[in-house]
Amino acid sequence: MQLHIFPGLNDLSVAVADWMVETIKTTLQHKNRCTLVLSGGNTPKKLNALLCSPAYIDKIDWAKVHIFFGDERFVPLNDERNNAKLALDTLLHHVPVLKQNIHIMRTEGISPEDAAAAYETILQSYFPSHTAGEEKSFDIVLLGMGDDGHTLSLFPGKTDVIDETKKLCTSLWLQAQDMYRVTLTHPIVNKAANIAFLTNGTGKAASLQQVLKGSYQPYMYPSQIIQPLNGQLHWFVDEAAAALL
Ligand SMILES: O=C1O[C@H](COP(=O)(O)O)[C@@H](O)[C@H](O)[C@H]1O
Repeated sequence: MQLHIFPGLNDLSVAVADWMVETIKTTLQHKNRCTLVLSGGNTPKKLNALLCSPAYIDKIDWAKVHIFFGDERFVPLNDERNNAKLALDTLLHHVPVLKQNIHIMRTEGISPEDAAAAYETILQSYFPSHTAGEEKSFDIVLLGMGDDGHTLSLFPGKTDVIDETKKLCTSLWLQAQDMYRVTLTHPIVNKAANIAFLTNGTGKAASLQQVLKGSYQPYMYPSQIIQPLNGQLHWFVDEAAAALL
């Protein structure tokens, strides 16, 4: 695991943008596509703005990048809480990514269970060797961590979802937010080649301390379950989040 600490979200976002440029370039040197998982929440907004800015837009061969989502809030695509809406509005509508290569988790005209199953079908078509070897999972997974230590939609206490190993994607009801969620499960994420957490702000300091320095308690701090099998794990954090490390 590599921990990178920056003064604030601006520097952190620049570092992640540079890391993405290099990682995508390296990936495309040995294959003709790069699969990238985006996270939701507020943290990626600055990164997204950078990636579609004149300084960065031409540094990534977007036509070869295939976009996935780590999790989705089960609200319509035009709802401000929808993770795909954020990514479309702040990044994907502004870079030359191919429309057919953007794979959002459906939230309309379908049940949460069926949306998760439909996403799993897409994943199986990308990674048919998931159980047989070769390309098993994504090239890059970007993750956030909530103040409570959740990542993806793996929330503290949601033991069935945290433990899920048979499905690549599943759904859950989150009483605290009065909504369903759809989420990748830990096995496919942990088979990724590169995983990067983006974490900032004092509100995350206590959980970050437990996740990185505490004993292994994934039911309390689900971010701990993200441990790549063979890939690289990076934590990009700001000084406020790192204050208790
Ligand atoms: O609800 C969610 O929260 C996490 C963390 O979001 P942040 O606003 O603290 O950055 C996010 O990674 C996840 O995708 C999202 O669904």
